[in-house]
Amino acid sequence: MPLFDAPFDLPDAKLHYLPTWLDGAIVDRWLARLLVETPWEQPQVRLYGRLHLVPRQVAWYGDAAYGYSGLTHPPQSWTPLLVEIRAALEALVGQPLNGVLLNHYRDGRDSMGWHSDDEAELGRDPLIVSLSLGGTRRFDLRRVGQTRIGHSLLLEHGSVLVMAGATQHHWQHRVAKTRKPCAPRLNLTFRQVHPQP
Ligand SMILES: O=C(O)CCC(=O)C(=O)O
Ligand SMILES: [Fe+2]
Repeated sequence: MPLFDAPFDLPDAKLHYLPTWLDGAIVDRWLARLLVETPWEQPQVRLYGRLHLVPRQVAWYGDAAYGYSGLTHPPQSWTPLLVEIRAALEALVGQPLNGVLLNHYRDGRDSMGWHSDDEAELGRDPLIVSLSLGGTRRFDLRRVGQTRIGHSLLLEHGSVLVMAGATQHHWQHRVAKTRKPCAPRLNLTFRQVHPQP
């Protein structure tokens, strides 16, 4: 990935962060349109036998269904806007991407808990291309099996974070809740999904 000049120096991880990727006016327009055009849902997940609303809004687009934490997202067809964003990111990383999970963090109470993006349908070494729009939030990483945060970075409006190689085998990530005031944030994680038999 020649476009990324400053990979992180985390052991057993392959991470690249690109703070400002495209012209601000383009990403401002994407943010405004995605907020209103997306059919946001807040599904429930079962945790220790009890149902909980996920603490954010989500939407899934892809050529195949995609599941995590007992949730299955049926495939929704790509919108022209998501096709445009996907094409720009595919050109950036030089790889095809056939699915995207959209997360809407409405305020600091919305979050995503510790996890790795290691579902079987993402293949052995998943490539995760994550575009952030809107309010800045802190993204934490910790090694699998440890509770201590190993690295944190602020994901800014218009930034792209790429996770590749063996990262998902050795590291977990999260977006923690915060009491600090923060503007609504969208995150789009593009992936390459291989349908399971
Ligand atoms: O919101 C983020 O930056 C992280 C999203 C994420 O980890 C995911 O969609 O799997
Ligand atoms: Fe993730």
